Amino acid sequence: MAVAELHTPQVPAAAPLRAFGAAPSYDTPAFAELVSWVDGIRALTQPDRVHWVGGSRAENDALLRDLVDEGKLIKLNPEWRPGSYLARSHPSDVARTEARTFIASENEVDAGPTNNWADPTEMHATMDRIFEGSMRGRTMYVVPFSMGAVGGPLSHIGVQVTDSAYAVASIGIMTRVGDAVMREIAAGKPWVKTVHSVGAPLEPGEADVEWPCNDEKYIVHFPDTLEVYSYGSGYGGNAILAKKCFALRIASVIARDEGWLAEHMLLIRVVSPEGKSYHVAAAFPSACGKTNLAMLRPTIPGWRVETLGDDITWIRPGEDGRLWAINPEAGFFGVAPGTGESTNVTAVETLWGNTIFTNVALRPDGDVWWEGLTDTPPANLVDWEGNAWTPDSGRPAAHPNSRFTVSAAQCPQISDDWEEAVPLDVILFGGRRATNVPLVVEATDWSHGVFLGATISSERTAAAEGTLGELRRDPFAMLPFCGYNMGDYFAHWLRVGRSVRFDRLPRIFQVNWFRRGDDGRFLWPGFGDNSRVIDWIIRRVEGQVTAVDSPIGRLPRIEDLDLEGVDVSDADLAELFAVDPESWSREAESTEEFFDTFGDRLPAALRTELSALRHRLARA
Ligand SMILES: Nc1nc2c(ncn2[C@@H]2O[C@H](COP(=O)(O)OP(=O)(O)O)[C@@H](O)[C@H]2O)c(=O)[nH]1
Ligand SMILES: C=C(OP(=O)(O)O)C(=O)O
Ligand SMILES: [Mn+2]
Repeated sequence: MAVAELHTPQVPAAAPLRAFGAAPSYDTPAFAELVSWVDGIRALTQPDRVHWVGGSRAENDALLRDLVDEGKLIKLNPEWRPGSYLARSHPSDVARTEARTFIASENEVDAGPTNNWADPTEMHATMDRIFEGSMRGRTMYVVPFSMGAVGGPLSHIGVQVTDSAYAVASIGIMTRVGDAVMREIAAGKPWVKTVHSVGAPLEPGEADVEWPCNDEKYIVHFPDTLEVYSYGSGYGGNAILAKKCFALRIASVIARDEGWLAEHMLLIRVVSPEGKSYHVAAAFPSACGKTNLAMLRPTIPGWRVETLGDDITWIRPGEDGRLWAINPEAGFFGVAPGTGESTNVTAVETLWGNTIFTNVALRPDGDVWWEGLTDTPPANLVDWEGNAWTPDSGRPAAHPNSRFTVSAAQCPQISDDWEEAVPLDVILFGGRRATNVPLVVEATDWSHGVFLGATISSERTAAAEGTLGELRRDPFAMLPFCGYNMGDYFAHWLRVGRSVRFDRLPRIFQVNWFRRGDDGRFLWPGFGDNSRVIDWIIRRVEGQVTAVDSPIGRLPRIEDLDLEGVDVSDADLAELFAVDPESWSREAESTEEFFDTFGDRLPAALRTELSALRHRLARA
């Protein structure tokens, strides 16, 4: 069946939207404040109409139908992929644009050396200039959203106005949207203001394009007033403002002030063969394995993993002296390539339907494909740019940063209580390192763990613009996401550690699934076999196994790893855990240079950790 034939019969475009999209009316000062803010944005951006998103199923269906009508989404064959769509972005708008991402704090030093700072007064003037008339010819949607269950004790709410229906549909999957949140706003709960425009106004009669966007891009955060302005991009990381912009950059600032942590972490429950539950959060940079670990299917018999979250974790000290965590999101915005039956079967099952795919390849039968979904590509694909594709085309069929957007509830191994807070037992830090960093290292204490997090470096992936493979520092996997001075952020982590009973602090480990041999192959099979590393970590937490001291932290004794049925040679194992004092000394040198960039904002404890590391290396 040809894809064109699959389009469902059309309902007149604007009518159902108007019916669904009318402004609610609440008679409270808080709601009046929201209306006056929306009116201000409307006057500035001059949309043709305003649609207040209520969050109903019918509204979402109408939105998707319009997107198909306008050629912005392709409806996939419902026989294979019910309720699912393919979006193809403009080839220039495929990833987060870090160079165009700004923190506009009052003082430059509060943005810190890792962020692009902008003066808030000047930046507000710039926003006023570029947003002027930016929504002409389009609909402005008003989307109230909750991060965390509506009304939950750790939840925060916000509003995104946007002229992208694709963004609205994506926000509807990634967060909880609609009337329930609007009631909280009307009742006076504080909310965060976020404004998004693709920056492509339409003149009367001008035809729209498949993926409107603008070459000029601004992703701007005003941490002092808790506002976000995003212009020019439709890409998820730049356009779903509740996600990276709010739940990480702005939330990290709120968390600093309130004594909690907003982190770029997955969250899982690991259940041991004895039936005991442990909660593990892990920070890996974008496209370094969070979604995969979040959906882990252990290859060790008896272990089970339940998914709680795959990208963002909010962590708060509880009255019981433990750290409690929630996943503030409601969906997964995951990297498609590399997601397949042999790597992440859970994700493949999650994607059975109701999924928005972006920049993957289209099969002739109206389903989708990407590199790694199956070993061999099906014939006659259409690539992510809409061109005919064969295996000899010499380019990937799906963009390396192509994505799926799907509701978390669809994950077959999602926890029954995934919307509730869980107590943390273990925190992992990781990156993509071909050399040097062992498969797993245990921190000696919280402060050493903070040092491990602060010194993470990782090879660049396709999730952001830049040179692939280039090694860069990505402390706590938060480099692109910390909304304030990273030196203060390190100090905040140390402080949170002191605010919790030391015997109830989570244990910290560093992991690296990506070490390679001289021949370039991965030394560790990864994926489901990462459960073998988790198994060792849990046995360490339980005090069932000892560890070996090394200059960089505690390593497993090889005989303590459950490697039954894994195909790793002894030589590869030795290499996986090798700690070369010479290259680690060079690593320490580069850490010192990195630390120096923070000047007096670097906590003294981290300098102490660095000199202790150097002493241990010198003795090794
Ligand atoms: N070699 C190897 N690759 C992995 C592993 N886990 C994830 N990946 C790959 O890393 C890429 C990004 O993974 P993903 O889980 O989507 O990363 P996220 O962006 O951090 O959520 C995908 O291509 C995965 O196949 C692993 O354990 N070993
Ligand atoms: C959502 C994103 O990141 P991640 O790869 O961490 O899921 C993103 O890059 O926009
Ligand atoms: Mn992910």
